[in-house]
Amino acid sequence: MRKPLLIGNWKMNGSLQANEALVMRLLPRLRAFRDSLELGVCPPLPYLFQVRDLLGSTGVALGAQNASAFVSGAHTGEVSVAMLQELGCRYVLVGHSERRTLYGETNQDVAAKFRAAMSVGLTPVLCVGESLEEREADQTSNVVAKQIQAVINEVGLSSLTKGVVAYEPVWAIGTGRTATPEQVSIVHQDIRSFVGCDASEASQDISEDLRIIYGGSVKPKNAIDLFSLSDVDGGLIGGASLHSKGFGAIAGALAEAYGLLADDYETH
Ligand SMILES: O=C(CO)COP(=O)(O)O
Repeated sequence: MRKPLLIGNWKMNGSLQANEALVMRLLPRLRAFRDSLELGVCPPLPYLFQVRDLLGSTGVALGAQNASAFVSGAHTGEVSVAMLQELGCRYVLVGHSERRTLYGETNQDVAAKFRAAMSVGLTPVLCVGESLEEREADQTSNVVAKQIQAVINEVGLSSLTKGVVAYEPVWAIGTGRTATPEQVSIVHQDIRSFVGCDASEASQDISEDLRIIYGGSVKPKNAIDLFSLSDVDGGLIGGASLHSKGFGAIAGALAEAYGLLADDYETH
C-alpha cells in the first residue's frame, strides 16, 4: 500500500517567532497521525535549522522548497542538495509552479533537480500542473505528461518512485479555487496510466507504487473529498499549512480517508 503523505509548503512565510509558535501548536495536533501518515513541513531555507530542532524526533520530517541542480561551486545564492541532506531534510520540492512561472524553471531544469535530490537520498517532490489557459485549451494531460516525461528521460522510469508526484493545477494555487474531485481524479488517473503505459511489467508496478499527492487550495472542509479518491495519496498544502488547526484537521481528513484514525481521536 502507498503510505499517505502530507506536506506543508510554507512558501516565503514565517519568522523565528512565528515558526516556533506554529510548530509548538502543530506537533500535538499531529501526534495521533505520526505512525499512520508520513508528515513533513517545508520552511524557507534560513529556518531549516530552527525547524529541524523544533521537530526533533517527533516523526514530522523536514523538507526544502527548492535546491540547486549543481553539486557545488560558483552558484551564488544557490543551495545544494547535499547541504539540505546534511541539515536533516528528507524532502525537497522540485518544479513548484511558482518556480516555473516566476523564475523560469524549465522541465529540463526540474528534471536535473530531481536527479540531484535522488543522488543524495532526498525524496524529490515533483510538482506538475497546468495553467488555466492550458486547461481551457484541453492541454492538461499533455502538459503534465511532458513535465513527467522530462524527469523519466533524466533518471529513468524505474527511479520515478524514488520521488513523489504532486499534481498542483496552477489556477488552484492560492486562489481558493480548488479543483473538483472529478478533475483531480481524472488527472491522477492520467498520470498513473501515463507512467504505466510502457508494456513492461515493471512499468505497471511503478505506476502502482508511485505516490501522487494533490495540492491547490486544500482546506479542512474539502480535504476529505479529495483524499477519498483512490488515486490521491495525500496532499501538498500551502496557505492552510500555516495554521496549526487547519493543518491538523487536514491530517485528520487524510487519516480518515484511509481508515487510519485512532479509535480515540476526536474529529471535531
Ligand atoms: O502551492 C501549493 C502547495 O505547494 C498550494 O498552495 P495553497 O494550498 O495555498 O493553494
